[in-house]
Amino acid sequence: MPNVAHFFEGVEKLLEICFDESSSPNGDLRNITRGEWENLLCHVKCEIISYIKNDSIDAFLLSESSMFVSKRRWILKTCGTTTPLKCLEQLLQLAKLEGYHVISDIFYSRKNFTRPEIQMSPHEGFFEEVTYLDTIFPEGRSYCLGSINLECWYLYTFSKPELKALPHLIVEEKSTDADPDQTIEILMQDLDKDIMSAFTKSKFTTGREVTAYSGIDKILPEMHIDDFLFDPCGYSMNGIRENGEYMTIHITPEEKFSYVSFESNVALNNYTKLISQVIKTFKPGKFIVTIFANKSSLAYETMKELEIEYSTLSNWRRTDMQCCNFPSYNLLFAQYSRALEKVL
Ligand SMILES: C[S@+](CC[C@H](N)C(=O)[O-])C[C@H]1O[C@@H](n2cnc3c(N)ncnc32)[C@H](O)[C@@H]1O
Repeated sequence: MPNVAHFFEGVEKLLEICFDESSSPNGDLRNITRGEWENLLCHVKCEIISYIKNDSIDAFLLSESSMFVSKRRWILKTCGTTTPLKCLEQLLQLAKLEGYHVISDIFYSRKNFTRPEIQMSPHEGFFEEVTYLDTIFPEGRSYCLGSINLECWYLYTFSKPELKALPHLIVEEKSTDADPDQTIEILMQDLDKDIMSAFTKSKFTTGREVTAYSGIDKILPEMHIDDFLFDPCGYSMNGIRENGEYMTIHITPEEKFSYVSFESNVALNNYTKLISQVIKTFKPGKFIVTIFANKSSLAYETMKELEIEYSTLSNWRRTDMQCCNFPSYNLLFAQYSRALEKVL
């Protein structure tokens, strides 16, 4: 048997679709049954391992990351060699049965993979992903932020408000009084060895124990948490609040390819403290921050000027920062790496 070195691609593919009001009075994506989600996730090559819900949002923990479902919004975040774009047609059909014929926003994003050559079609490269998405949404736009030849972050989104997709799917401009919406992601690599060693079965038995030990439960208080510790290592958690806010953290602790992702839609007018707390909890060697905010969100006006500062400012070097204006969203992208220690 060839000695193939163990590797897991922690970097996730993140797909988010928001629909306009349903044409059916009882239309709600949460009416989609567990069986229907399981069938859909077969196309992605992952399974549901756990589930929590409240009046605003359903949160599924998956064998490869997470899925969140609220009335009009669906979020799928999957890592490894999963194929999330392959479930799109089925998702749109299920949504249509709930009266969702009009898409208001679509985002597909991911960081560059550590090992792109192990991905499966249509994820063998961003160009292939865009070509696949274009067959469903012919006028979507694709972007690459950061450095194309080093670390970067890819995004596919609609930028034209009056865009038409499949004949029965219309993408319309979001009115300025749309619900506030914002998403922050922090994607971390080269993490502290000692901190990562906690996310193993040799140290803890359950997700609950390591959630408390690591301080994950302190990052955003009053979250109802669903957590899972993989065997022999690896960790995933979803947290939800009654108002529809969520957080999700996924951890690949293996030293050679350690990766941690944090994502939340929590409404804040400044994310500096939250970013600092996440960074202190996991101690990465480098990380990327992305913040999306629509015109109604608290973050919209302030994020362009956002200068991310830390008490240990001198330890971080910002290698990139870009801001983009889309028709209904602002996007901030920033990349940091640990600066070399100063010899005094
Ligand atoms: C699903 S978790 C979290 C992935 C996430 N995208 C991240 O941020 O790293 C992946 C970690 O769990 C480990 N793992 C153990 N069993 C697994 C399984 N059955 N499926 C997926 N990952 C598993 C992997 O080696 C890896 O360390």
